[in-house]
Amino acid sequence: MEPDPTAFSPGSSKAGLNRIQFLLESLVDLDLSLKKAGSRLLVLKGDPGEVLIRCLKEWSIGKLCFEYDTEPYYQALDEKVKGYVSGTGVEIFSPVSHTLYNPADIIRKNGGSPPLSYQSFLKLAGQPSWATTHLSTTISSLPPIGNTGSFAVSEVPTVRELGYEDLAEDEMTPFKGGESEALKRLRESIANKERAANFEKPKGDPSAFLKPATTVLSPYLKFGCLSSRYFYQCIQDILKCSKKHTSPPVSLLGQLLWRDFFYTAAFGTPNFDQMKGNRICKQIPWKNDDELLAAWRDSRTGFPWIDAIMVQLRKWGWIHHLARHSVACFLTRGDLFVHWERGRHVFERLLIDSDWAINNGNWLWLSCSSFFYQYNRIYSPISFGKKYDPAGNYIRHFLPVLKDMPKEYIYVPWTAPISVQRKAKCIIGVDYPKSVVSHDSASKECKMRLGEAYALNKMLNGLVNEEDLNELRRKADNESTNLDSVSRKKKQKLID
Ligand SMILES: Cc1cc2nc3c(=O)[nH]c(=O)nc-3n(C[C@H](O)[C@H](O)[C@H](O)COP(=O)(O)OP(=O)(O)OC[C@H]3O[C@@H](n4cnc5c(N)ncnc54)[C@H](O)[C@@H]3O)c2cc1C
Repeated sequence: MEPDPTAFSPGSSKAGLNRIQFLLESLVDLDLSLKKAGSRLLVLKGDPGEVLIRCLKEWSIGKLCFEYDTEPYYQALDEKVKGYVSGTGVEIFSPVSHTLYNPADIIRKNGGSPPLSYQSFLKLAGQPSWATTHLSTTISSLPPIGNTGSFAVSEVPTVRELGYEDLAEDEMTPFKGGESEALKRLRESIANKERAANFEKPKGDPSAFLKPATTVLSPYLKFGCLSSRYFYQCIQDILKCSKKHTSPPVSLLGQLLWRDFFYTAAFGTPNFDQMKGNRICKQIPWKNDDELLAAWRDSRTGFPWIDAIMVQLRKWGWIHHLARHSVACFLTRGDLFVHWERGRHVFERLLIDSDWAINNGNWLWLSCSSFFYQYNRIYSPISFGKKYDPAGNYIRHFLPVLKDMPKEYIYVPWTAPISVQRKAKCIIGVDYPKSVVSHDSASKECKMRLGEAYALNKMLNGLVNEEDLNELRRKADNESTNLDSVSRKKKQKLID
C-alpha cells in the first residue's frame, strides 16, 4: 500500500508537524506562566495510568479535574482516567468550559436531539449561564509542586526529541503556539473596535495571506490557549459600546456560535464523523478514487486556485474559511465526487486548528451531506478565486511554478498558447499538471449524481443501504456517458 503522505508519526513524514510544533510551543508558554505564578508544568515519562496513580499517591491528591470533551476518542480517554482513579478515594470533576454552552443542556432544551439549524440553535442557546461572571486571564499565585519524589521530571520536549529528525524545512506555519500569542492576537483583532463590531464573515478575502482577513484564533481555541468564553466576553464588551454592529451568523460573535453549534450537533449525533450509521447524513454514492484524492491532496489537480490553497494548508496548517469551502466543495460535490470522509481525514492531519466536531461538521455541510442542501450552488475553481485576486498573487506565492504566467491565464493555465507557456517557463502537462477534470462537465455530473441520491434518500426515508448505493453508482455511471464528459473518459494521467 502507498504510504500515507499525511501520516502523522516521527520518522515517516513531516506533514502534521505544524500541529505538534504548535502544541509544544503552547506547552512551553504555559510552563512559563505557571512558573511566574510559583508552580510549573510537569512532564513525566512512563505509562500514563501508572504515572497518574503514583502522582495521586505521592502528593496525596484528593481532587482531580479534567476538561470534559465532546470527541469520542477523548471521552474514551476520560473514561480510562476514571478507571485508573476509581477506588483510590479521589474525587474527579469534569467541568464543561471549552465551549460557551454545555451541549447537553441545549440538547435537553430541544427535547433530546441537537438542533440542526443555526437559527434554531440560537433560539435555544440564549445567554450563556456564566455570562455575568467576569473572566480574567491573569493567574493568581499557585501552590508550588513540592517534592517530585522519585519522578524524573523533564522539560517540554522539542520536536527533534520526539523523533522528528529530518527537519530540512522549506516553509512552516507562521503561527506560534501559546496563550501569550493568543492574547496578543486577540487584542490585535479587536483593537479597532468599530471593525470588530462590524465583522462580516462572507465578505473577507480568502486570498489575503500576508494579513489574513479573519482573526486566526482557531488554533488557539482548539488547544485551549484561548478560552472561547473570554473571547465571547471581549466581544460583548465591544458590542455594548457600539452604536452599529453586525449580528450572527455573520458577526464575530456569530462565528463563535458556529463553533458551539457544531459541538452540540457532534455531541448529540452518533457516528457524526462518518456517513454510515449517521442519521443526519445523506447517503451518497461517493467515489473512492485514490488517484483523484492524491491529486487534490498533493496540489496536482491542475486548477491553480485549488492547488495553491492545498499548498498553503500543507505549509501553514491554516487556510481561510472560504478557501476551505473551495477545496472541500471541489473534492466532493463540486467536481471530483470523492467521499467527504477522505477530505476530512486530510484536513484533520494538516490543519493546526483541526477540531473533531468543527471539522466533521463543516465537511458534512460542504459536501451537502447535512445542514446545507443546495447542491446546485457550486464554487467555481476558476472564477471564485479570481473575484478576490484577479492578478493571482496568492497563486504566484504558493505555486511559484506559475509565477510568470500572465494574469489572463493564471487561473486557467491549460488555455495559454504554448508560446506563452514557454515564456512563462511553465509547460502545462510537464512543469504543472493539466486539469484533472473539465469543471463544466464534472460539476454537471456531480449535480446529476446528487439529485439522484437525494431522491433515493427521500424515497427510502434515509434508510439507504450499501447495495442501494452501488446500484445508484452503476446507474449514474451509465447516464454520465450520455453527458458531454470528455474529461471523464480521458481522465488524464496525473503527473508526479
Ligand atoms: C471543510 C471545513 C473544515 C473546517 N475545519 C475546521 C477545524 O478543523 N477547526 C476549526 O476551528 N475550524 C474549522 N473550520 C471552520 C472555519 O473555517 C475556521 O474556524 C476558521 O476559518 C478559522 O479561522 P479564524 O480563527 O480566523 O476564524 P474567524 O472568522 O476569526 O472566527 C473566529 C472563531 O469562530 C469559530 N468559527 C469560525 N467559523 C466557524 C465555522 N464555520 N464553524 C465552526 N466554528 C467557526 C472558530 O473557532 C474561529 O476561530 C472548517 C471549515 C470548513 C469549510
